[in-house]
Amino acid sequence: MIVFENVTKAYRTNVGLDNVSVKIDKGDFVFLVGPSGAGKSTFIKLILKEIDADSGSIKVNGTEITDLPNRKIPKLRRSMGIVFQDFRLLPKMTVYENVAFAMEIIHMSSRAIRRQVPQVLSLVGISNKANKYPDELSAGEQQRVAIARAIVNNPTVLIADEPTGNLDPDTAWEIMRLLEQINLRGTTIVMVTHAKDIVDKMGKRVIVIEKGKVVRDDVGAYLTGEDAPKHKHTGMYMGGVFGSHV
Ligand SMILES: Nc1ncnc2c1ncn2[C@@H]1O[C@H](COP(=O)(O)OP(=O)(O)OP(=O)(O)O)[C@@H](O)[C@H]1O
Repeated sequence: MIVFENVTKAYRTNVGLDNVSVKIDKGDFVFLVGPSGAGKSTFIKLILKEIDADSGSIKVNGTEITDLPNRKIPKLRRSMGIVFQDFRLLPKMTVYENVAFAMEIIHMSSRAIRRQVPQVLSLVGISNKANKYPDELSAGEQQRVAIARAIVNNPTVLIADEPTGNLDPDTAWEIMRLLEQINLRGTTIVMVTHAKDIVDKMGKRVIVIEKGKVVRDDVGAYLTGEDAPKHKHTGMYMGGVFGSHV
């Protein structure tokens, strides 16, 4: 699904990623964590092909994307949905229109739009707000709309970049439950977060990046090395640095 092999990306004076190998399978739920400047955004930008790697191989859904021609980038990006900390809804469009717009720009038929938008609004629990504008919604409701927009075209991967960063703890948990529900339907989820409590309680796979390197990849709690991992992840990275922890 997403396979990094020996991927390096340097910026002029900074390390972005340094020889990273990681495998994320279809249906995985992965937290990507690490201190500020560690390389998390670099990882996400490489998957979306917003930036190019200096060396190494990146495969998404079986396709090598490091040498993907520009004309094929839109198709790659269509296979992924993305949600952000600050929702990024279009303020002059209603909830329904925000989600429908994601289908219109890829030229889906109005019949498909009429069918899928209500379905996805129902899935994220926001049907009753379909005709409201973003500024009439709570933060948690806005994030639900953003998630609806991200999944309406059935992406194989949902990238969530600090999706709970602007939410109070209870609302953050509601969003986590929603992401878990979407994951159970088969969508791979890659979530960048600094929320230690969420990572600890979810008990999902955690990839820790520090100074451009993957320093840990296992199922368990956030960062703390003494919290022994419950399971060993079988991804290719296990033969690497993390092998010494198990
Ligand atoms: N366009 C750029 N030009 C130069 N250096 C960059 C650029 N983008 C990122 N970097 C540097 O690369 C390193 C990794 O940055 P990245 O944005 O991937 O970190 P991050 O883990 O996402 O951080 P945060 O949690 O703060 O978002 C940092 O040292 C950063 O300063």
